[in-house]
Amino acid sequence: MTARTIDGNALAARVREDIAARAEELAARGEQPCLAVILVGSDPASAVYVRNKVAACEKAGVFDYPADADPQVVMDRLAELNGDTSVHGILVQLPLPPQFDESEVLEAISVEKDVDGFHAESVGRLSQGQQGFIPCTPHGVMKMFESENVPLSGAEAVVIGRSNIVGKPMAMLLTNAGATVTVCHSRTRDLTFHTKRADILVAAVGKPRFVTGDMIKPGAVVIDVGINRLTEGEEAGKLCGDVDFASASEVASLITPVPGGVGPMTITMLLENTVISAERAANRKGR
Ligand SMILES: NC(=O)C1=CN([C@@H]2O[C@H](COP(=O)(O)OP(=O)(O)OC[C@H]3O[C@@H](n4cnc5c(N)ncnc54)[C@H](OP(=O)(O)O)[C@@H]3O)[C@@H](O)[C@H]2O)C=CC1
Ligand SMILES: Nc1nc(=O)c2c([nH]1)NC[C@@H]1CN(c3ccc(C(=O)N[C@@H](CCC(=O)O)C(=O)O)cc3)C=[N+]21
Repeated sequence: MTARTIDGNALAARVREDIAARAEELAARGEQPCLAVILVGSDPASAVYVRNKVAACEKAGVFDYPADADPQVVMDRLAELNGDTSVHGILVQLPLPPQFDESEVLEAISVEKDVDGFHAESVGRLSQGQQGFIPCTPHGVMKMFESENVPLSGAEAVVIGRSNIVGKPMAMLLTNAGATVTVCHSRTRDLTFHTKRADILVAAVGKPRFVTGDMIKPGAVVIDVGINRLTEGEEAGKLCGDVDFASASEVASLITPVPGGVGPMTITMLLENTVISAERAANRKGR
């Protein structure tokens, strides 16, 4: 079998048309959607991602701090952005340098502006099936399932990775959609035993080409969340995912590429959350 590829760039472009129309309508009501990004220490990979995000937004501000920044300075900036009614979304680029307490920083973002969906209250809302911001990467993956009519109810889904930003919220969304979900991680005893049973396999491991064709159930839908920059050999500098695309696409029925898969959808969902936040602000202000 040769898998069909889900074109994340094309899907992202389609979804963005709707978002752009909503943003335009908001601007006409005097509420230009605005995202604020806080970047501490310019890890080059983060810098690229932040540039992509900002380029995708009509109005955005980046607050750049050196790696040895005093956490209080960032907390003060957050308080200011929380109080600024022209700002609709606040994103603190992760990971943060070691002097920061990550959850303390995330909790300091006002829930109404938590477009990443990483605040404890947003996480709680997602787990209880209440309305709130959904983390962008797993949300983007759900949009991919939807656009491809992938049946989720009753499906066996396996997520590799249990991080707060990808694995856990992905598992929660799949659970809410009716899939039977297994979350695997570095302590999982027999990973292939699990992955071989998966109708839907989501890889968020952070290891280049970690998932190979022999680990995949024939006909499975394979979602590659990984973004890895290769550092050695002829391919140095190239981007690759957590899935070995060549062998996996021989076995899967549907697969996402890297680049051009989940990444563009993450950015699109961030824009959508920012627009949603701006719509709520405009309604609150009676505009
Ligand atoms: N496309 C996009 O938009 C985005 C892509 N990413 C990419 O996705 C990947 C994952 O990101 P993130 O979740 O933040 O990464 P983390 O490093 O936080 O999590 C990686 C997870 O993989 C697990 N893991 C590591 N090694 C193994 C192994 N040998 N077998 C099974 N599980 C293993 C870890 O287990 P344990 O918990 O036990 O350590 C952990 O749960 C990265 O490549 C990242 O760059 C991230 C965000 C957005
Ligand atoms: N608070 C926070 N929120 C995040 O959502 C977040 C974060 N911190 N820290 C880092 C990770 C990583 N991440 C990516 C999103 C999109 C692409 C992306 O658009 N990738 C393009 C290629 C980009 C390129 O060429 O380098 C693609 O896959 O096609 C990549 C990586 C979001 N993250």
